[in-house]
Amino acid sequence: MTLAVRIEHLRKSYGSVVAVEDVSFEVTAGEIFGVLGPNGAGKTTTLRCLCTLSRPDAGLVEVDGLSVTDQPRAARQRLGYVAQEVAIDKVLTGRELLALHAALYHLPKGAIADRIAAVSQLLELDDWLDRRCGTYSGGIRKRLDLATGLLHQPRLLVLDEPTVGLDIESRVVVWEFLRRLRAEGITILITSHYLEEIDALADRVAIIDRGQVIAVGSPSELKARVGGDRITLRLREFSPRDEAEQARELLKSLSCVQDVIINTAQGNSLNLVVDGQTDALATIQTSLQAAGLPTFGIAQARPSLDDVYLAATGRTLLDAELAAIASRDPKAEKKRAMQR
Ligand SMILES: Nc1ncnc2c1ncn2[C@@H]1O[C@H](COP(=O)(O)OP(=O)(O)OP(=O)(O)O)[C@@H](O)[C@H]1O
Repeated sequence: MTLAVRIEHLRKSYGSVVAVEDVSFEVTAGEIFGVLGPNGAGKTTTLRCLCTLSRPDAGLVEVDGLSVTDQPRAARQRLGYVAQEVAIDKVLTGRELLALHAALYHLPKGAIADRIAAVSQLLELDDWLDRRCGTYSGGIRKRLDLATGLLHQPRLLVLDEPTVGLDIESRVVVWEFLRRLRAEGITILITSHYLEEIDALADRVAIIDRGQVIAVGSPSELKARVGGDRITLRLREFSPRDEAEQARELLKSLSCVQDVIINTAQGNSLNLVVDGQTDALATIQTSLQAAGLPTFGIAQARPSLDDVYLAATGRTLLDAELAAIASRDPKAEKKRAMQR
C-alpha cells in the first residue's frame, strides 16, 4: 500500500489564531480522500501546508514520501493544487489560460500542445477550449481548473472545496470527472463542507473540527461506528431546557434508546440514537404522551456523516457552519484572500 500523503501532528497558527491544532491522516495512492469540516475548521490551512504554500509550525507533512519542508520543490512537482477561488482572466480562452499555466509550471515548450490536448480530452473541454473563459458556466470553469492542476501530470490532485457555489447538477458532473480521474490512477484529496459530497465521493474521510481530526475512516465505517437509527424529536418549536432534560431522562430509560443529546442550537430539540430493529418511534411517542410531554415533530433516519460529527462535537455540521458565519470577519477574510 503506497502512501500518497502522510500528515502527522500538523500544527499551524497565524499570530494568536490557531488554524490547525493537531491534524494527522494518511492518504493511500489511488483513493479519493475527503477532508470534511465546517468553515474555519482548518481545511484550507492543512492543504496550504501540504502544497508548500504555508510553512507548518510543527509536525510531519509528506507527499509521496517527500517532506514538504525539506524537499518543497520535489514535493510540489508531484501534486496539482486547485484552490477554492482561482483567479480567472475572462478575456483569455481556455487554451490560452492552460498555455499560461503550462509556462508557469515550466513545461518543456515542445510538450505543451500535447499536454493541453490530453487534459482537454480527459475533462471533455475540446468544445470550450477556444472560447473566452468569461463565457464559461461555473461547472465548465471548474473543469478548466482541474485541467490546469493536471497539466504537469501529477499523481496527486489536491482540491479545496471544488464544488462550492455550483448548482447540484454541475456538482454531480464534477464528481463524475473526479471518479474518472481516480480510475486513471490519480489520487484525489478533496476538502468540502458538503456532507453528501464526501459521502458520495470519498473512499475515506477525515472529519476535522476546530483544527483537530475527530474521526477517520470510510463513510460507511464511520456511520456504522455511531450505531443505530437517528430520531430527531422536537417537543415544541423552542423547548425550555428543563422540559428537554425531563424528556431526556425519560427517553434514556427506554430499552430501545441508546443515547440522547440535547441540541441547544436547534431550540433544545433532542437527537436520539435508537435500536433500528424495534418500533422505537411508536414507543417514544407513547412514553412522551404518558408523561404529559408534547411532541411538535419527530423523524427517523439512517445515520449520516453529520451524526458522526454530532456524536463527536455535540453540534451538527450545519449548526457549526451557522456559528462560523456569525463570527466571520469579512474584511479580514478579504484581506487574507488577497494576500494568498
Ligand atoms: N492568513 C490567515 N491569517 C489569520 N487567520 C487565518 C489565516 N488563514 C486562516 N485563518 C484562520 O484560521 C482558521 C482556519 O481557517 P481555514 O481557512 O484553514 O479553515 P477552513 O476549514 O478551510 O474554512 P474555509 O472553508 O472557510 O476556508 C480560521 O479561524 C481562519 O479565520
